[in-house]
Amino acid sequence: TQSTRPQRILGAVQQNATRGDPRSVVRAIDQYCRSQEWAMNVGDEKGCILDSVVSEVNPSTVLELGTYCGYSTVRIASLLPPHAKLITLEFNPKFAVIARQVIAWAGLEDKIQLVEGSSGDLIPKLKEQFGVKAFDLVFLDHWKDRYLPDTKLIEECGLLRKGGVLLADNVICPGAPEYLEFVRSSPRYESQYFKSHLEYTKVEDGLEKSVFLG
Ligand SMILES: Oc1cc(-c2ccc(F)cc2)cc2cncnc12
Ligand SMILES: [Mg+2]
Repeated sequence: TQSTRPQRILGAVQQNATRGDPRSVVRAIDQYCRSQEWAMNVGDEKGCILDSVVSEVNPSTVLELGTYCGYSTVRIASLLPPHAKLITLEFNPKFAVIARQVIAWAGLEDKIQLVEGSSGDLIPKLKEQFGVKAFDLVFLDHWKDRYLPDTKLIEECGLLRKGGVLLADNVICPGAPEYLEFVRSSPRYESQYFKSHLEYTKVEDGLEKSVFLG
């Protein structure tokens, strides 16, 4: 029976990455998606920008919206300090089952909690169910029309600490115009655009970093 793209990505990890070596997992996925078939990982070019923001924020708690195969999940978690935690939300169970295996291969199960469900349903439950106080960093990489409503939900639930950072993928391609307009015009955010390219292509895309001023 026909395999799926996420299954083939997992296969590339199991064949080419070293168990317990997160950076080799990231490298294996990038090599596969650059040479064999495109996939919607944040990729190595935008991934370097992601790395620099993660290193600068040095977060204790991270929220990722949109796990897919776990590429950015592993990339972020590999840079976190020892007791830091990352919660990642994934709506698609087929993606979640692959991401769990990619995360396990990287040996990052202790740092990462993957929760299946819709961000709109799960965000209001994060405090009570997962004992989260507030996030230092939120990586938005899910459905683009959820960026703005979920940001408002995160604010309403008091889940973003003062000085906390929102980092949004794909603000140009596929694009999140309402989100961009909001964070760039709101007095409660200090926003900065990092111009880059859509993963594995020459098409323009970028990341928007927005610091929450409280
Ligand atoms: O990084 C991404 C890229 C694309 C995408 C798909 C098709 C296309 F033509 C261009 C871009 C879709 C995404 C959905 N969720 C999260 N990240 C994504
Ligand atoms: Mg993306």
